[in-house]
Amino acid sequence: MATVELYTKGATVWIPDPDAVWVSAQILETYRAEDQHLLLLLNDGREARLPAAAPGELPLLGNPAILEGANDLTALSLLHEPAVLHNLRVRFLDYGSIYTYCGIVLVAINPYDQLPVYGKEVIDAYSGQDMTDMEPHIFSVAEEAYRTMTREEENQSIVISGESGSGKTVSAKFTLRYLAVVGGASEQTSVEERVLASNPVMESIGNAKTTRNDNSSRFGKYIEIGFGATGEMLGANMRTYLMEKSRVVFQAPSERNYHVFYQLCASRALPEMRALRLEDRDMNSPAMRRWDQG
Ligand SMILES: Nc1ncnc2c1ncn2[C@@H]1O[C@H](COP(=O)(O)OP(=O)(O)OP(=O)(O)O)[C@@H](O)[C@H]1O
Repeated sequence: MATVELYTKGATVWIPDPDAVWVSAQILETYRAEDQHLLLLLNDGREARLPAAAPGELPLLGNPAILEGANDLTALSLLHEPAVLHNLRVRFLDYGSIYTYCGIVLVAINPYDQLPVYGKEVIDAYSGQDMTDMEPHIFSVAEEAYRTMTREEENQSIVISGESGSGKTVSAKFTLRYLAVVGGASEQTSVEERVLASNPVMESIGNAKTTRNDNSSRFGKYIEIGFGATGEMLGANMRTYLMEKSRVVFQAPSERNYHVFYQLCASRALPEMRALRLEDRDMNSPAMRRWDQG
């Protein structure tokens, strides 16, 4: 329910927009309950009268400018869709940050670019630090889990969720790298190397090109990492589930089958592949195309 008293001259509101999703506008005249409209100054300099016969029709209010770019969404006075999107946008475009806290949850934006924020020096900077003292980062989530585990001797879980192509796999890899570095000496790093080395094999069999992600994981993954009494990484286990089996026999237009099929065909001349007799096959024959309809 809108608080009518807050719709004063100079305050900002969010208006739905078919192209930009939300645009902000400034209130030009303080709204009174008997008014039938709200007089606004739009971003492009035009004035507009927004019908608002009842307080329930008033648009969503903007946050005070001082809160713009807050590194924790829970610090915003008003937490609605345009406020969240605007704050994430400001942090990404103006501050160059893809990460924002929402309490203990970390929101990450996929930059589709290699950012210089995952090096050893960044890991060292986050190691041993409290989450609340540090700028939002996937490393601070990993550090929080690691510290809580060693301090309270309790198992910890990090859940990474998001739509296809949002960066879950990449985030999981950085989390793993962080835990391996803070979890011990060079000996343990080889554990991380072994876990990371399993990725190309897992991705070959379980990943495929989709319209949303060229390397989309078509299965769920549960990675369990074991630590010793002093917090050193001992090993890791991976459990997979819910694989998209139907992709083997059918792919939507512009999508592909699992990488492994193309890799097998591309390497069919190698001596170790001879036993599969792929060389004898006509790759364009109807039989061979049956598994690749994309
Ligand atoms: N933090 C990041 N820095 C740079 N690039 C990133 C980052 N996160 C994601 N990307 C880019 O986005 C692509 C898609 O990310 P990723 O494969 O992790 O998505 P996903 O959420 O696991 O997708 P799916 O559910 O389809 O498997 C990556 O291949 C990478 O190019």
